[in-house]
Amino acid sequence: MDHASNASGSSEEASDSEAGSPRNGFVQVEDVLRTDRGVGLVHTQTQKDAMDDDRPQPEATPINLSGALNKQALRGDETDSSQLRTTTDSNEANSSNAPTTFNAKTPSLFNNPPNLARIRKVLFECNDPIEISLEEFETYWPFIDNVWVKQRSNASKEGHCTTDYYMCRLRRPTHRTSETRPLPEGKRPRKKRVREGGICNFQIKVVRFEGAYSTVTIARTPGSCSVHSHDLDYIDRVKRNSGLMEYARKESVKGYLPSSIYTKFQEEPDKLCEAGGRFFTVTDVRNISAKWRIQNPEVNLIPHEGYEYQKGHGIVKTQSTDGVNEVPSQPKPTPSISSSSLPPDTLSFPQFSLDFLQPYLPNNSERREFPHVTLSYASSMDSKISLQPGMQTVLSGPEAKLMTHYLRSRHDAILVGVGTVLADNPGLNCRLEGAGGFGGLGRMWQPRPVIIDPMGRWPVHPECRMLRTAVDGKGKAPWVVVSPGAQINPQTLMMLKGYGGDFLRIVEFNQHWRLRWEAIFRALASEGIKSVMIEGGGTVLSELLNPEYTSFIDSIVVTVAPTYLGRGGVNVSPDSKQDPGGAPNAALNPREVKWMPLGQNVIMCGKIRPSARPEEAQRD
Ligand SMILES: NC(=O)C1=CN([C@@H]2O[C@H](COP(=O)(O)OP(=O)(O)OC[C@H]3O[C@@H](n4cnc5c(N)ncnc54)[C@H](OP(=O)(O)O)[C@@H]3O)[C@@H](O)[C@H]2O)C=CC1
Ligand SMILES: Nc1nc(O)c(N)c(N[C@@H]2O[C@H](COP(=O)(O)O)[C@@H](O)[C@H]2O)n1
Repeated sequence: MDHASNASGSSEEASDSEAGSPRNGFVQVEDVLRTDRGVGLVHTQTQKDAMDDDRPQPEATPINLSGALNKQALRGDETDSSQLRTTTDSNEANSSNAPTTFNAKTPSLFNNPPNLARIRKVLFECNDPIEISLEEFETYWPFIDNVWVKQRSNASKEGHCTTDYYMCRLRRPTHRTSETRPLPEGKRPRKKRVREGGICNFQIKVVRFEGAYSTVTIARTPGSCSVHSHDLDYIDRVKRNSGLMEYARKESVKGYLPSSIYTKFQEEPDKLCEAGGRFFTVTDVRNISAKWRIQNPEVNLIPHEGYEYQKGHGIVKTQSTDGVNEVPSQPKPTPSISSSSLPPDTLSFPQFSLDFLQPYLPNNSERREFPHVTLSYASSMDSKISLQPGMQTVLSGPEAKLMTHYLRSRHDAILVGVGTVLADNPGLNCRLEGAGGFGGLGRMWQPRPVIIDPMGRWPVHPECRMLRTAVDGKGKAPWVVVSPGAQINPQTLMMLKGYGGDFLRIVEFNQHWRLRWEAIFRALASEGIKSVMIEGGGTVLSELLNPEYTSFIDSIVVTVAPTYLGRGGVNVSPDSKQDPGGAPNAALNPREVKWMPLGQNVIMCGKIRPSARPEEAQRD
């Protein structure tokens, strides 16, 4: 699929028709076999497996809201209309005998999906693997398809997983066929090279997985360079995207003059730029319009209602268009992903400062062997996190809950033990307004739930919260960490994969036959996870606070509630410790501690990891 070659009428079109050909003379993306790092996804062909076929570069991480979850970043658009032109096109206007005295409001030509400028940038840069719903992909891809030329396509045997490989348009030379002089019989026209190839070696693959929740994952391929050698404007100048051209086509088939269409585009410069149309020309509209006119030669093209051709000025607006006599035949555009109808469980973005958290949060620019790990849970005054095992207990007030969701937005994964999942049936997504599924793009910016379930005790069921959340596009399906002994029924496996989740097998144990956290963290890192927020429960947290593991824990953020839950509650408490003389000693003292009141709670932040591990200190 190369949307651009379908809709575009720009000069690049002829050369783009070969975009889908696997034999286009360029180096194909090599499949790289995964290295076995003590972890294996249980194998069936899914989107995730397809992504694994050529394991992304070590720094690859699924995109989340890290560093971006504020309203400006999620909703703001970066557009610049300074280079927009106006048009006069007397030839076309002269050919018109259109009525010019309507007094009507003509609706916008644009139907840009939310955050288009930002999403175009994300899909251009592909800094990290991007996971979005199929619907989101189909909404946004047409607005960025001008960047890409398809190289080849693979489909799984079952047909529910397709991988398309694309290269940056500037990697391929462009030719134009010379049609100016008559050619001797039997001679084919010579192609003139209009652009050298190899300007940019950026390559991506787009993996579509059709399941209970159909997803598309976009990631750089191993042979790709890490950044384009040019900016997005450069491509927008070279080639129009098909989303933009579709706007023009829709107007053209209504019989409007290209210059009138173009004039109307120019009246909304922000939307035009947002859609990638900074370099849009009246010729682009004419090319699109010409195709329709060939099939409809009898139609006299007209200007839009309220516009007319004026000699020396081109198409100009003649009537106020402030809502009088609205034309019923042209329905108001509705964005395909609406941010106005927020789900009822949406949490408003915290209106209070959370700056105090910053030193304890992951720093995504840091290159690390293991993910940044934050322990974050709510505790009573007597260090209990629930009234009794298997019982969910609310300890966070409304403000602390918002903070927890903010923390979720800043991590790639949320990890809990199976005890917590069985007790709480949690969603483990970020429900702040502006997050994916809550007014923002779907799962792309949601953290990945991870469940430690060595024996596979969690009954995977379509009605459980995490899978419902995934189906609703409000979170990701979980990865379940199992031990080699776990019996995973093939139907369960397929069901979880169908929701976009997976099983990860860990084969390393400590001396107590517990899964080694080092292996778990390494497995997550190898799956692209750069930061993990560990929420519980008691067993998981207590174990991780033991000396064996503290070197893997970066920060702790504890919400303290003004209550005592009593002795029967679930404890968070590491093993006791003695000093070298055998006297009892504190088990662990967090460093750089900060206390911050938040509503009825107090938030305690601290750092755990004593100092950078030597091998990491070198790398950082
Ligand atoms: N207030 C808060 O912030 C929170 C409270 N909670 C509460 O905590 C309670 C649950 O805590 P808890 O019962 O301790 O359960 P956990 O969620 O800690 O899960 C414990 C189980 O996870 C598996 N597991 C964990 N670590 C390992 C490892 N290293 N190797 C192998 N298996 C491992 C084991 O499964 P197996 O038994 O199959 O071997 C273990 O029994 C619930 O009541 C919940 O509401 C939970 C989260 C946050
Ligand atoms: N921060 C915090 N405060 C509390 O009072 C809690 N009970 C918890 N529990 C954790 O949150 C999970 C529920 O998540 P969803 O709201 O369902 O997404 C629960 O499983 C615990 O991990 N946390």
